[in-house]
Amino acid sequence: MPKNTENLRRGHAPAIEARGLTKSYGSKTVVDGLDFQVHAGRVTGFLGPNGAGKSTTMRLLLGLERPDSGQALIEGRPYAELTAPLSHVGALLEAKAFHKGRSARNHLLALAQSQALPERRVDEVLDLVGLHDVAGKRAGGYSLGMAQRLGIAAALLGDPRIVLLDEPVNGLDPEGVFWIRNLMKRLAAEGRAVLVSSHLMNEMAVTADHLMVIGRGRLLADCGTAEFIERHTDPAVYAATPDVARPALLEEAFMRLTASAVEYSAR
Ligand SMILES: Nc1ncnc2c1ncn2[C@@H]1O[C@H](COP(=O)(O)OP(=O)(O)OP(=O)(O)O)[C@@H](O)[C@H]1O
Repeated sequence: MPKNTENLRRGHAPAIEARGLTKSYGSKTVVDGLDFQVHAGRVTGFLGPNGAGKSTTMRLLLGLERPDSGQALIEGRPYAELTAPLSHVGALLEAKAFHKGRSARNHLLALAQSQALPERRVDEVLDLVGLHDVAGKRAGGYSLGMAQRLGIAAALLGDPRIVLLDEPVNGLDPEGVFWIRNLMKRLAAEGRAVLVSSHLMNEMAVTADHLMVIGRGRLLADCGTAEFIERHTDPAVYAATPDVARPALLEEAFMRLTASAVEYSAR
């Protein structure tokens, strides 16, 4: 495809789009006809109770699972059709998803080589995540916080326009949480699309510009964070809460919306 046609296509397509996206495991439909778009230049929080289908949706977007029906599109195409996927989308799905005996540097180098990315990108992302001084050490000995940073370095290696992070702040200390929060905001301010799943409402209230909430594989809400809080909080509580304190109401709004969508099951 000529380059200008490619640019045109990219200009018109949302960063991420799900169209009627559906996935079942056995008789259980875990992603159920999802339709949504994720746009560049903002942090979109992806929320839902345990087992709501967030991780499955992310795996579908990344082509790690095949939908039963519907489409998962990255800048207008299925992941499998992207020519240089790491420049379109980078993802952190699981911390510690690396060879434990390898150093962080070698892990990133192998990844860069597999995608024909220049070696200098390895040093750039190591600097970006603050792992430069420990880059030669065995990644298997890393703390959870360091492993998360390494996972984020891998996600950013291709300088992607879209970043997907599944529970990036899980288990991190306050300094790590603060760092990831600012990184996500910076990535969005640079014009990237950031889609982040999290259970931590306080965190989402101060980080996400936009929220998508799912329950039992279905989209329950898709709107701005402030609007979500206003719409789903008890009106009397909302009115009695000063503007600056309203982000703290996100948890209540989330609980009210998802109360009937909570489900516990074992895989
Ligand atoms: N490979 C699989 N085989 C069978 N069932 C699966 C598989 N992956 C996920 N599930 C089931 O699909 C449902 C959705 O799981 P998923 O991990 O997508 O939810 P989630 O919203 O990310 O949950 P959590 O917040 O707990 O991580 C769960 O009931 C889970 O047990």
